[in-house]
Amino acid sequence: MWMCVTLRYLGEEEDGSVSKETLSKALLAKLQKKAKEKQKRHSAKQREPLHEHPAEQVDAQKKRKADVDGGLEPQQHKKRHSETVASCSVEPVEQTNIQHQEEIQSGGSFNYQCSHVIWSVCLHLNVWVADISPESTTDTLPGFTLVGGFESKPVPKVDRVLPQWLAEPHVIHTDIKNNLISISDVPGLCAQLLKNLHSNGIQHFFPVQAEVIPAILESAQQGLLIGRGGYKPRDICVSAPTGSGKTLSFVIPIIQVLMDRVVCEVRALAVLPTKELAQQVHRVFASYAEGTTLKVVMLAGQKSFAAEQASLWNMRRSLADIVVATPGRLIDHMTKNSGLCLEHLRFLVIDEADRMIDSMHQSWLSQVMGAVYRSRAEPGSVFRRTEAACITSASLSPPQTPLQKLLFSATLTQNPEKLQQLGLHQPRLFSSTYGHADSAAASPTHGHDRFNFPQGLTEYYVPCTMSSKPLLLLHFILRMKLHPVLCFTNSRETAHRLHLLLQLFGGVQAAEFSSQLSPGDRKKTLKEFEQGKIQLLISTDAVARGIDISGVKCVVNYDAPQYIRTYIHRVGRTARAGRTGLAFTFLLRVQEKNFLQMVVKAGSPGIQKQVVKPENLRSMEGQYEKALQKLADVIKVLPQPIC
Ligand SMILES: Nc1ncnc2c1ncn2[C@@H]1O[C@H](COP(=O)(O)OP(=O)(O)OP(=O)(O)O)[C@@H](O)[C@H]1O
Repeated sequence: MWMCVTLRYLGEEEDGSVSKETLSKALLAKLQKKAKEKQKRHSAKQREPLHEHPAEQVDAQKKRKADVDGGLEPQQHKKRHSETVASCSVEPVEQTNIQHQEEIQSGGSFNYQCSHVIWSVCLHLNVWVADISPESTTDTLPGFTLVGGFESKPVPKVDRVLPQWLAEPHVIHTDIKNNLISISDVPGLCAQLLKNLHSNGIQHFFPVQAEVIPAILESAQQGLLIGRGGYKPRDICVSAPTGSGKTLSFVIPIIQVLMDRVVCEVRALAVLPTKELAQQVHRVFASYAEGTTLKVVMLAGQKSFAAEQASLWNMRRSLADIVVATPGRLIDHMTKNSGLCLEHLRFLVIDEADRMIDSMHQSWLSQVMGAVYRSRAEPGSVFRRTEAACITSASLSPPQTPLQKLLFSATLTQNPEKLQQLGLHQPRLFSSTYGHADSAAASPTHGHDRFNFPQGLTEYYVPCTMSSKPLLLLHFILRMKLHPVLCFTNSRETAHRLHLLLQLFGGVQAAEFSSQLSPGDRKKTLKEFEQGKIQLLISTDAVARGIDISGVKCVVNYDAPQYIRTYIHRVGRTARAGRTGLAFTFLLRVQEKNFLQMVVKAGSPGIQKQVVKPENLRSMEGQYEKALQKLADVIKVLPQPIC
């Protein structure tokens, strides 16, 4: 049944033969005629004498039926009840019609008025809009189109087609051990850098470094002021597994390119999502900049704002060549005008790029871009730069320092719409995911991202119940001697309770790590864990991304992660730099199906089931019960299973 009619005004030009007024008059006349007919029928019905005998009633009904069959529209059978009610409101309808007619004649908003008139009349008459059948409306009222047919039509499926740069990347090997390249085989590195690499124990480059370092060096072959052939260099995106050495693949070429600068200006900016990551990358930059005149400064809130400001700027001179920052602190320095000048910026590194895209609502990137192109230099000066728009011979003729974006992530999105927010310039993608026959075919069409997992990683899931989780963890550490273990929970509360419980149980050197700890405590805890003083580090996702802790043998997902990206980053804290590692995920029965599907879809080489028999846990149960009782006293709540 038709529930609604939308009349579309087709515009002046389609109105050649029939004027607006004629149309509206015709429409009104039709509706008025209908109203009168209904009124007539109704009063005739009321005039009919009441039949006393049932037989007479039947005859009368038959007569009415014959009348109806003879002349009335079939729909009116169904509307008898409505018509009875409508009889009370015929007069106001006519008034309304007259009023609307006047409005129409006065040349008001035509389309609104027409549809309004119809609706008002229909409402007053209690006439179903369906009575104005599509045929009659379109036939009698040219210029109006009925929309809203309700037949369900199959919608053709649209295949995802990736832009060429995403669909055909430069492929990076995932097998690190069998694809090492001697550092002396990569051209363009100066003696000082080779020396620094040697003193950091690096003789060979990993595959991602062997591909990306030459690409960045090549884009800066013409020096700092212009790109190859005078064009702006292409932006570079790198998607490679966790622990594959992405940090050095931007640190080494940036230091190499900036090494020959004369005046100190901020020419490289690396933005990272967390303080810990910023510290880690700052450390790497600082260690490879040794023996050069380059200055590396960190803006991540480790020091006071004034101290950071002092490290940036002194006596109107920049004191920093390379700045490593978190987005929040970076914006602070830009808005408070602390002396951070980005007008000479040559490299913008966005590490953990997919996470940084998610934080794009903070608009840090647009503020950085604004600062980069806010040039105070004279027109025609080589230091003047204009934001890339349409490339014309005029826009390319003045030479200018090009800005090049370098993106890195283990889980770089393959969604062009998301990447588009970064405003990339003719990007080149280096990826270990897309080159595979199966994944390349699958990712563009199936609509879900696929990633590469470190080669040395072995994944397990452990079926469990809520109450058996702490015992399973103890089993891995005390019986199977799997430590150091990095254990992830989904909340700070769970991490805190689990830590308390294990302390009460005894026998395990455990520590807790979350954003609630002071920066000093966080640093100390990570150091002790790295030194082997802590066997088990229980953490929220605060250390799930990017943090490089050497020697982590095993990762335990005490709580199953909700998102595949979280899983990949968590398990990627082990099996780094070509080493081996184990990852266990505790799964409740209800979680198993969805979790396993998610992991397989993402391209996991295979996750195996690891069953721990109840009898293996039995010997610890007594001690565990006592610890639970004590925990109840400590946290002043009823004992309940840790979740
Ligand atoms: N060429 C190399 N030779 C030996 N070790 C290396 C080399 N390159 C990097 N490493 C080491 O590998 C580890 C992982 O490197 P890095 O942190 O850069 O990985 P990543 O790809 O950035 O990982 P994530 O995605 O988790 O951030 C580090 O400890 C680093 O020192």
